[in-house]
Amino acid sequence: MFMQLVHVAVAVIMRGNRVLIAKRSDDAHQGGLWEFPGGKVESNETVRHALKRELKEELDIEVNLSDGVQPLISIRHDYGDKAVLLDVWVVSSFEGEAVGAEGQPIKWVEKENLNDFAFPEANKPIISAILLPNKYLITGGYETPDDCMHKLQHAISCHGIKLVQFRNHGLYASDQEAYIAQATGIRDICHYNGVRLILNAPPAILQGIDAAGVHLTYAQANEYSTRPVPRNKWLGVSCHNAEELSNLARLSPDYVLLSPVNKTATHPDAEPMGWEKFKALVETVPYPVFALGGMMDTDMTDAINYGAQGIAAISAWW
Ligand SMILES: Nc1nc2c([nH]c(=O)n2[C@H]2C[C@H](O)[C@@H](COP(=O)(O)OP(=O)(O)OP(=O)(O)O)O2)c(=O)[nH]1
Ligand SMILES: [Mg+2]
Repeated sequence: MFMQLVHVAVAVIMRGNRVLIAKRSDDAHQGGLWEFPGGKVESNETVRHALKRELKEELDIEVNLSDGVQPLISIRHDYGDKAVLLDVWVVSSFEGEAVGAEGQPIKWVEKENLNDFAFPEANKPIISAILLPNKYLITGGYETPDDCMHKLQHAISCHGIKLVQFRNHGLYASDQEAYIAQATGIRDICHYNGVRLILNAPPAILQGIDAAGVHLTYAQANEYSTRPVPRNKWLGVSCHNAEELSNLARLSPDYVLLSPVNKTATHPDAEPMGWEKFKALVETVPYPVFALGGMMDTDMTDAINYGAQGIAAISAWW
């Protein structure tokens, strides 16, 4: 049966490290669960205007649309009784003090604690998107382990990196002990700097090193029939096209890297997809997607506006 997709404007209202959540009334769709405030986009308005209207109605705050609002993620989800398109925005500038204007309970919660609350099923990737930064450094070449540490420390200090993927397939394949020793040193630097470390290695590596998660190539990921890492660890996968993106659904990855968006020195023969194609692909999946391939800091605004979580890069910061 054809079910109409209900377009919903959703606000992740941020104040420092805290996010505003509200409780849905028991008799509403997905009732009794916590939500990010928002509501249905009406036929005569844009999604941004719906956001502004809903936040006035539900919280009595006045959102500044000119510079206080930025796209975060959009998610299509079919609940069986209702299909929704959640169009989620980060709201960082507004006037007034938020209250539960419709009598609903509201709460400001530390973003790291969001997983302690019961949200509708469609909200899982919204929480991942809130917890992920918009810059994702992938480590590049280096001469010695010390050189690697220096490059990493420099990237963290000078470019504000909060998420790092340690990638050295050659070392992992040839000498696992050396890989673990080096990854452990990197983990310590990351830990000290409040940076999340993802290892580009098989999931079993997490038994030896307490990293935040693993990143797999599409081919590696495709070997698994179910999610190969526990829910409290991050799982990322590299993808290049629509087929790969849709095949991954069974693994519920926490994010994906989609490439190449632009021309890149590391894969000079790969045909770049460009931003329009990137956006069309991102719209098909319910996970945060980082743009990869020739990305520089100056690409960040495009990335966000074309639906990305942010940009992933080696040479921009390494
Ligand atoms: N606002 C909001 N809606 C969500 C979230 N997650 C989620 O699945 N939804 C679903 C539940 C509903 O089916 C739909 C939002 O509808 P709504 O009930 O908030 O719409 P509304 O504010 O316009 O309410 P109403 O006028 O129909 O009472 O989206 C979320 O985090 N925030
Ligand atoms: Mg609502």
